[in-house]
Amino acid sequence: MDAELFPREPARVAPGAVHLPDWLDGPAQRRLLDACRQWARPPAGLRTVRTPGGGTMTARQVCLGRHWYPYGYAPTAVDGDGSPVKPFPPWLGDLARHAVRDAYGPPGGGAGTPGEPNPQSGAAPAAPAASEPAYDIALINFYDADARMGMHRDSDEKALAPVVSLSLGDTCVFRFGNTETRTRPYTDVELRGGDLFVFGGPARLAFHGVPRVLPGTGPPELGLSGRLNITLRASGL
Ligand SMILES: O=C(O)CCC(=O)C(=O)O
Ligand SMILES: [Fe+2]
Repeated sequence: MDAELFPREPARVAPGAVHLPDWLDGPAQRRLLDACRQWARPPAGLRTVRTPGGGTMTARQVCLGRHWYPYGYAPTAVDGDGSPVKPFPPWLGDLARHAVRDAYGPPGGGAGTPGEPNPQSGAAPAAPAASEPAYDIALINFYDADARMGMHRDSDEKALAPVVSLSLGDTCVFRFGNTETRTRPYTDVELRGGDLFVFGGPARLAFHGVPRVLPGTGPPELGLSGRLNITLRASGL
């Protein structure tokens, strides 16, 4: 990775939307990539998503916990091979809670204002507090050099727990917009491998998308050509 002239700082992109650069260290990225490679295998493995209008999404996807299809959730890969979706492992729930604490501060307040980067980031994960959501779904998207994702809202969940987004491999332009329209105002954020982005509260239903992946920008030592994004969500079911 090139040395930075200015280190990238935690940033509040919109109220409730927090970007924490370099949140996953090298070994954590490697563990997550290894896990993604296992999850991508059949049954209920990586698939091309078809949209109701007859198009296909360019990012290929695999799900854990519940299977997302346009536009809902199912226990099996209803638009894939029909197999039961792979389970959502408890360690991903721990990772999601850790991410939310680092982004917003501990549950019940204390270290930070909701929606502001937490100055105490890096604390060890603790047992879930009663007020913390039960993360039970992961959507893993694989982007090759030409893949992108149009502006959309993550609105198929019945819970409004913050969405936790982790990136691996190539850098992308992540467009984070507003809750009203697919268009401006929005902010373009560069998400690199290892970055964390959390959007909850007033930003939970904001439109967002990935207009561009920057090929060949991932850390060579990871051995991933392309980009992986893992979003962790609470179904509310
Ligand atoms: O790839 C990303 O960073 C965004 C993915 C996303 O918005 C989604 O899976 O709903
Ligand atoms: Fe999304």
